[in-house]
Amino acid sequence: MAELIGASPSKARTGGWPSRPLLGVNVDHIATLRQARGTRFPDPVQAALLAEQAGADGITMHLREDRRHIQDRDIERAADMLNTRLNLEMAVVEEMIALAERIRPANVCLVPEKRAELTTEGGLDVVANRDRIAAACRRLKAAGCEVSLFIDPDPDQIRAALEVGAPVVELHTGAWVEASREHAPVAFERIAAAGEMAFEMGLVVNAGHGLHYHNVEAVAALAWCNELNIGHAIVARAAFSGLAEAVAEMKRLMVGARDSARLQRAARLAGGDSRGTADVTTDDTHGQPL
Ligand SMILES: CC(=O)[C@@H](O)[C@H](O)COP(=O)(O)O
Ligand SMILES: NCC(=O)COP(=O)(O)O
Repeated sequence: MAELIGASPSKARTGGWPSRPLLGVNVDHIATLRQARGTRFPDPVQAALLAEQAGADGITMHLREDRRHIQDRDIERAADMLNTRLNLEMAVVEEMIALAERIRPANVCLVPEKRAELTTEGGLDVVANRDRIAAACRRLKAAGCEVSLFIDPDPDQIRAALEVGAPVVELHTGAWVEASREHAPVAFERIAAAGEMAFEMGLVVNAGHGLHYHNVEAVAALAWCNELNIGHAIVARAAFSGLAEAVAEMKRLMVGARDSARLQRAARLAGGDSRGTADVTTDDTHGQPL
């Protein structure tokens, strides 16, 4: 049985805002390229080790029921070889829960799956599946896995996540990423507000899906953001500039965005206002202290 590897540092539970957003690199689509020909290469575990060297804080692998890309062997090898931590994405089904109990990855992210989908289309409906998800959370926690729920940025889903005992949520950013220019601001505000609500309720808050080099900074700047899981855009960039550069550049953008946001908040507060103290509960920092 693979030893449990490095658990995710859940900064929310230590009381402070996450100092810098962590980068989880999803290597699914390295495996997509391999499965295209049924070869042994490119190897997603080799990619994961390279990504770690380039700055990834964790590795995400989505073991789908149809095994279209990541295979069971990839999960087993990654659990034994990674130096950071494995985040296993999986559906809430017995086959996957039993596999996670056997392999014991540091993190498990429960995601919805439809066989016909091109990629994940929406968040997990925790509200409609409380008992089933709560039972899965209990089993996975007993196996030593830190459970996150991949949910839409919806207050009802956040409250349900807390009720079923998940310590972490990952907010689905797809609706914002795919929104028209007209609707994007509202979609982004929905993510920002949902993340703040989840953080204030004591959850660790991650985000992901469809993030790339031209939209990542907006999410990385949000002070509640503990980790971003990013895959497709990094693998696409790697095809032209190599995986190490693709990972390093994504991490640079994320850290730079958070540092810049923090400096802007400090400058605003240093500028003060008529009362001499900035009202951090109403400005655009979403009530986030420095
Ligand atoms: C849940 C999510 O948005 C992704 O992590 C997921 O892995 C997408 O599925 P594919 O990787 O199969 O596109
Ligand atoms: N949970 C999101 C993830 O792991 C990667 O999603 P994407 O960047 O491949 O869309």
